[in-house]
Amino acid sequence: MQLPRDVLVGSDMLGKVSDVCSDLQLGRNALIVTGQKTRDIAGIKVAEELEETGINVQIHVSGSASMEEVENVMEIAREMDTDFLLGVGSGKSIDVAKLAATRHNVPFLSIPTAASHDGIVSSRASITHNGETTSIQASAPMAVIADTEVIAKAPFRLLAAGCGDIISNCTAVLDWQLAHRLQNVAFSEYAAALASMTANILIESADSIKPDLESSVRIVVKALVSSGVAMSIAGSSRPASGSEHMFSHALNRIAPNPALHGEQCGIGTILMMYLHGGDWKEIRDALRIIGAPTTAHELGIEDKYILQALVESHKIRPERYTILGTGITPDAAEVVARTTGVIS
Ligand SMILES: NC(=O)c1ccc[n+]([C@@H]2O[C@H](COP(=O)([O-])OP(=O)(O)OC[C@H]3O[C@@H](n4cnc5c(N)ncnc54)[C@H](O)[C@@H]3O)[C@@H](O)[C@H]2O)c1
Ligand SMILES: O=P(O)(O)OC[C@@H](O)CO
Ligand SMILES: [Zn+2]
Repeated sequence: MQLPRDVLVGSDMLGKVSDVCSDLQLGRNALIVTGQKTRDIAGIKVAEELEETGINVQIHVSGSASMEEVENVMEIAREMDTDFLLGVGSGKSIDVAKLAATRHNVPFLSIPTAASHDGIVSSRASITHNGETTSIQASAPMAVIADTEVIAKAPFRLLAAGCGDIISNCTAVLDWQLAHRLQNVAFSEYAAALASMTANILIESADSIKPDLESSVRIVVKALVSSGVAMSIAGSSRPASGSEHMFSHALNRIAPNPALHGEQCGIGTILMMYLHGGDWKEIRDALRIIGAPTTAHELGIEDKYILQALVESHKIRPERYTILGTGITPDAAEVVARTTGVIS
């Protein structure tokens, strides 16, 4: 099991980055991977923090979370003899830094500027490779530094998406248990219990998740940490990724303008909880209270793509057995999507 050594959550945590780096004795050459917008939000501040302590810093602005981008960052790391990498920004920047650091065999720090998914802590990296966007094994961050002030200022849509990614653990664990019973798939009670408990705590706290509130950010970030730890305990994304994620990955392939990962996973959880015969209304109501999308319209995706993604989801990870089994028929998909109100 690989877990982060330090996890800092609170106000002005960006000011602690250099303390964490010297405490962990990470070395003198640092490479920051960040986004266009997040460079100005936090990337430059982190660079200045590190330079004040004599560390040589280079900033790389990455666009896509592709394998080419990872190889590009690895080339820069080789050229500047990087001792450690920092992912400063959203999911794509953190995943590129995470996989590049893993393959360059140096430590990596995760510094999220939004609490939009559980990749901020996990030992998984979702890198697009040959059209696939399912996660691959990487190293867990040596440290996670979540500045709740910065994250609270991010568009609330991102925090709501993070809630969707956490609530998706509900159906991910049900799928994992089903696969264990039917196919004797390796199963960790502890990872499953942690992932389920995390989702249930968030569902119960739904009405405390409000815009611009650091207390809301703390609730979501701690839940994302728990989800990431559950994946590290399991050694896979199983505790946090089941049929609802396959639905989201299918939408990424099919929809002209996919929504945020956590938004798609939240709606996938409503649909798959219905298929499990569970309390899908509880899922829908929690997402609605939080302000996350619960319909195709709110997702900004046409009904036809929702239905097509439902019918194709089981093909996304054929080796990962879920409630979708060998696939749902188009007419059954219509029943699920209409009954749950995801399509009108
Ligand atoms: N590794 C994992 O375990 C894991 C888990 C879930 C998702 N993912 C991956 O993460 C990616 C999704 O990440 P995401 O949902 O953050 O989307 P994203 O990376 O596309 O970022 C969304 C947007 O948020 C903006 N943003 C970030 N912080 C901001 C801030 N403070 N203020 C204003 N704007 C800000 C970014 O500039 C970006 O335009 C996908 O590639 C997904 O596959 C990985
Ligand atoms: O393995 P996947 O399906 O990419 O899932 C990883 C992460 O999104 C779980 O929240
Ligand atoms: Zn996810």
